[in-house]
Amino acid sequence: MMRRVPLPFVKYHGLGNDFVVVDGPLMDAARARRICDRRRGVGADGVLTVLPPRTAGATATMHIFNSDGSVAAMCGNGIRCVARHLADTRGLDGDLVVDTDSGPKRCTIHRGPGGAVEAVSVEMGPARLEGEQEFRVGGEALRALRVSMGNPHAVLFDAPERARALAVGPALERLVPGGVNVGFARPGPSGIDLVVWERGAGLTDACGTGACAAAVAAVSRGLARAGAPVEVRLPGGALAITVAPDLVGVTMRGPAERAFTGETDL
Ligand SMILES: N[C@H](CCC[C@H](N)C(=O)O)C(=O)O
Repeated sequence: MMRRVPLPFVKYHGLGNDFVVVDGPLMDAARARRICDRRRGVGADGVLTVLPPRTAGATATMHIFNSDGSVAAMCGNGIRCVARHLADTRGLDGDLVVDTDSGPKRCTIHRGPGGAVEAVSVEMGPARLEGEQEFRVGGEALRALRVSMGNPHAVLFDAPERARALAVGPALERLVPGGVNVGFARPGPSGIDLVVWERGAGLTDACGTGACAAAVAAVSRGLARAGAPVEVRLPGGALAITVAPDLVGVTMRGPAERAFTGETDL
């Protein structure tokens, strides 16, 4: 087999939802699968490629491969990692726009007193509330709220537990043409507990678009307040999600951590 040119990458994660970030277009579904393999590869929930901007005023474009090689139009934890990558590698600060397959997203870099990146905020809208949908999984009737964050989500007000997500998520993911991310959310007075079975990646430690979808669903049912940050608690940690009263504008704030740099022959 022809030896490939070593490909430099940076490994980031958002609350444990981890990504291999590559500058440039040298990626395809099969290579992404090889890189994401947690035994034979680098190991990740996805690969994010950073490409030239598409719209005026944008800094770059983010393209998303899930660990199964499928392509997604949006990734919340991923875009925070790409914004962090752009800040680190191009010395950027404050606001920057990242183009995605679901449109341009404005990101804000938040630094601590020592100058280190502490968090990234992202204007994640427009959210699209698409109504209720009933699914039958293993003889059980499940009611979900369909929410698009540029990528498809089915939000169930159900037990936010790993075992429940494993029992229901894989089958429900496949009941929607093109697949769907499945959130198991429990809204409460102090915030929302959430576990997400992700399309093309499985059970992850966190899902940024899933947190936004769950917050939109909860606000639409009067189970969370619009106009103020809602704490969405995932297995990997918490995100602050603010849903506008119009249920379209959504702001997400959370960490983006750099783990290591490397190069791969995969
Ligand atoms: N699995 C998702 C893409 C990654 C989303 C997730 N990692 C996030 O942080 O939003 C999909 O196929 O739509």
